Amino acid sequence: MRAPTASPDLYASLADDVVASGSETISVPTPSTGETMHELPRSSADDVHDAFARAKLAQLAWARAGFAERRRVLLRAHDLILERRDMLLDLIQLESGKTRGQAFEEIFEAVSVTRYNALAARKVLHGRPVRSGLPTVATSRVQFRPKGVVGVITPWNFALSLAAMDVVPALAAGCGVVQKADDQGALSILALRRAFIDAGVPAALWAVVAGPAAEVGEALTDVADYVCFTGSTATGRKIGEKAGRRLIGSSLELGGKNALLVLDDVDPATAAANTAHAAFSAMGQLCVSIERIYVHQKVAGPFQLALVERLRAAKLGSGLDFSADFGSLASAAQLARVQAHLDDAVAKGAVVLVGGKHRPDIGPWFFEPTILTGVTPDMLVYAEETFGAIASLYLVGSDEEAVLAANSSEYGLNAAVFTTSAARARRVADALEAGSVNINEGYRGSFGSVAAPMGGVKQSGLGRRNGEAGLLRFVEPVTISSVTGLLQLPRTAAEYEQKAPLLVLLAQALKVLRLR
Ligand SMILES: O=CCCCC(=O)O
Repeated sequence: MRAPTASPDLYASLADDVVASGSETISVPTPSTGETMHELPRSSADDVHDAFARAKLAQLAWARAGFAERRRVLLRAHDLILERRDMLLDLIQLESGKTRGQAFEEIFEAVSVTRYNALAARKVLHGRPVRSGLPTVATSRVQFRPKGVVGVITPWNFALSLAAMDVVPALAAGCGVVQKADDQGALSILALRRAFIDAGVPAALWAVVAGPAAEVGEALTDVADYVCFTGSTATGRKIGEKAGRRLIGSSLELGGKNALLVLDDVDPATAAANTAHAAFSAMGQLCVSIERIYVHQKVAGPFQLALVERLRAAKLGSGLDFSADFGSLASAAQLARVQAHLDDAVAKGAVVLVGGKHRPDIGPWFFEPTILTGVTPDMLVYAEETFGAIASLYLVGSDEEAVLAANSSEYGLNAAVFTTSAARARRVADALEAGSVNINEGYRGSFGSVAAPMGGVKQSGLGRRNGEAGLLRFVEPVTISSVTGLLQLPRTAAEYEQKAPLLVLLAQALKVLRLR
């Protein structure tokens, strides 16, 4: 194990960047030992309001700076993230309990998101002329005006990458940001932010606050011009309701109970290896983690054997141990939730195929990656999101049965299908009710796609991050039109008699010529 590039001095210096006028702090533990890693300043509602006022001023200048300048700054930040990757990886691992590889997924996504938005913003958001759409002569120009200062609320589980997915497109669109970081994950976000500040983003333009949702989160949603939230469906619904009352927009990425379908033509060993990653990367604490595995009975035997073998051989490791395959659960609360779901399932008759044990011998919140069989609807784990360490395996007899079972959840965030047939993959993917479907992979993040929209259907959320949709969240389209005379719509009876036949003819001609 090598010495970390992150140190208590760095933690303290990053924590100083939180907007907090008082002296109250929050003790943040590291999952590898459960001991306090650092003290995070706690913001108040007044701090949130101050941060907004300052971000608003900075945003006006940033919006005026134009696409080319913003692109230059964001591309410089891209390079700084890569230069500082060891320090960022250390912080992610120490704050979240992830392995090096899983932490790297976050860095890679953050870098890709930064490049994509820096380069795509002008193309997607530049003002452009549009035709009138009516058979009259008119010119219209659409402008995409930044919405102002965006409130971003990020969770602890994928803090750095999820911050980048909301903050960077907001900045690229000309907005400012006040971000409420979860206590656990705040240092990673502050270190990411610092790369952007050092690249030329004005410090007030992206402010970070921390503290309880009831005060800090509330204050943020009271004043933001748009809100991005990632977290539970219950909280997302409240935020969406408030945004609706205030008539501001919101994007909400919420719960999931993501299904993976293993069809009968797979190579069992490859499918098992990919399933292990899909279910237990970040110890299953990803919004996109697979929690339900539907395996065709024809391949179930060899698939289960390969999966059990793979998970039994996997090494659980703590801190900056680079050789670990899986890390720790993030907190005592996470451990309690996982243990409660497991105990409830076992008490009601579920069978532990592999795993099932808390491992305090490695660290306080370590838990073995666990596969359950015999799961029934009366168990918590059947329909509720566990968000860690447990996946349930079910046998199915056909693709259709697998699709029906997968779609039976109230959630629809992510899904996956494993098959060697491109045609079957396509057919099944088309039938799955989820915001993203991955073929022969568990979740899109593991291949770093940032140009495509990401979000949920059903109870998994509203709105999309990433891709063009991710940028368009942050602008208000404004149409400026002028009618240039000749063929205005008739206003008087006499004009109607005179112009209507010609306009009707023109409407038909536009359709025949396929002119929108
Ligand atoms: O918790 C959410 C993680 C998102 C991972 C991805 O980008 O696919």
